[in-house]
Amino acid sequence: MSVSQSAGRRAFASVAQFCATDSVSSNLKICLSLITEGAKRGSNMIFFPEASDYIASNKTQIAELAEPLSGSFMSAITKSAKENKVWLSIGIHEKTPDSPKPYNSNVLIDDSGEIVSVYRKLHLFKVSIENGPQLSENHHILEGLKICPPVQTPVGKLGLAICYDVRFPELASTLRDMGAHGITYPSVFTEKTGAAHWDVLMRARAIETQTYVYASAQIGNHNHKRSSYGNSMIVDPWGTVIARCPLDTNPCLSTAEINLDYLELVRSQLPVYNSKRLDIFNSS
Ligand SMILES: O=C(O)CNC(=O)[C@H](CS)NC(=O)CCC(=O)C(=O)O
Repeated sequence: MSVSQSAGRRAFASVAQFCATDSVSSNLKICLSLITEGAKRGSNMIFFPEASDYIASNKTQIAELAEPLSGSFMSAITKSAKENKVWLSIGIHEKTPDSPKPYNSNVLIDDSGEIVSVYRKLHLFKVSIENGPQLSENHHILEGLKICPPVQTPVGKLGLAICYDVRFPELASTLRDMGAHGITYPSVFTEKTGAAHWDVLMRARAIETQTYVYASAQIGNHNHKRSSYGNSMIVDPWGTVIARCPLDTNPCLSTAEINLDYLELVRSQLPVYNSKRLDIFNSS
C-alpha cells in the first residue's frame, strides 16, 4: 500500500495521452518515459489509455501483436511501476488460451509491480456512420464476462471500465454500489464521437455516481485509417474537469490532486444515493 494512502485522504493522479501505432516497442518507450515523468512529478498513480500496447494498422495484426499478461510489454511496464513506486492503470490487448482473439483489458498494477486486477471490456464498440467511423470491435476482440470489484489504491477504491463502457451508466452505477471512489475509462475515442460526446459522458458518469473519473485517451493519427480525439482528463465528483491534456500529439501527462474528503463532502451535501427509489427500480 502506498504511503500517501496511509498518510491521508489525498493523492496525486496523472492521466497520460499519446498516439500509439503498430510499433509495440515505440509505444512501450513512450509509456516508460511517461511513468518516469509521472513519478518525478509526485504522482501516486498514473492512468494510461486503452490499447497502449498498439493500435493495429490492419486486422491480422490485432491478433498477431497481442501478448499475454506475462509478455514483454507488460513485464517492462510492471518493472517500471516497481522501480518508480507508482500505481498504474493501463489498457492492453490481452492474449489468453481462451481464443485466438485477445481481450481488451484494463490492467491495474500496484507500486510493487504486482498486477492486482484485470478488467476485460464488457461492451464492445460498434459504430457505422456514413463517411465517419465504421468499427465492429467484436470481429477481433473477445468480450469480457465480469465486473471487477473496486480495488483499494492511493486514490481510494477504484472501479475499472474501458472507453465505450462509458455509454452504459449501469456499469458505473454498479461500481459505485460496490464502493468505488473513482472509475477509470482508458480510451481510444473516435474524433467524431469524441467531439460530440466525450466530455458530456465522462462528466455525467462522475456527477451521477459522485466519483472521480479518470479518462485517459489516445490522440491523433495512428495510421492512415484511424485518428483519435484525445482530451485525456480527470473529472471530480462534482463534475469539474480538474486536469486535461493539451490537444497536440506529443506524449504528455496532466496531474491533479484527488481528495476523498472532498468526495465525501459532495456526497453529503447532495446525497443522491439516499434518494434512490429502490422500491421502484429494483436494480440501481
Ligand atoms: O482497436 C483498438 O486496438 C483499441 N480499441 C478501440 O479503439 C476501441 C474499440 S474499436 N474504441 C472504442 O471503444 C471507441 C468508443 C467511442 O469512440 C465511442 O463510444 O464513441
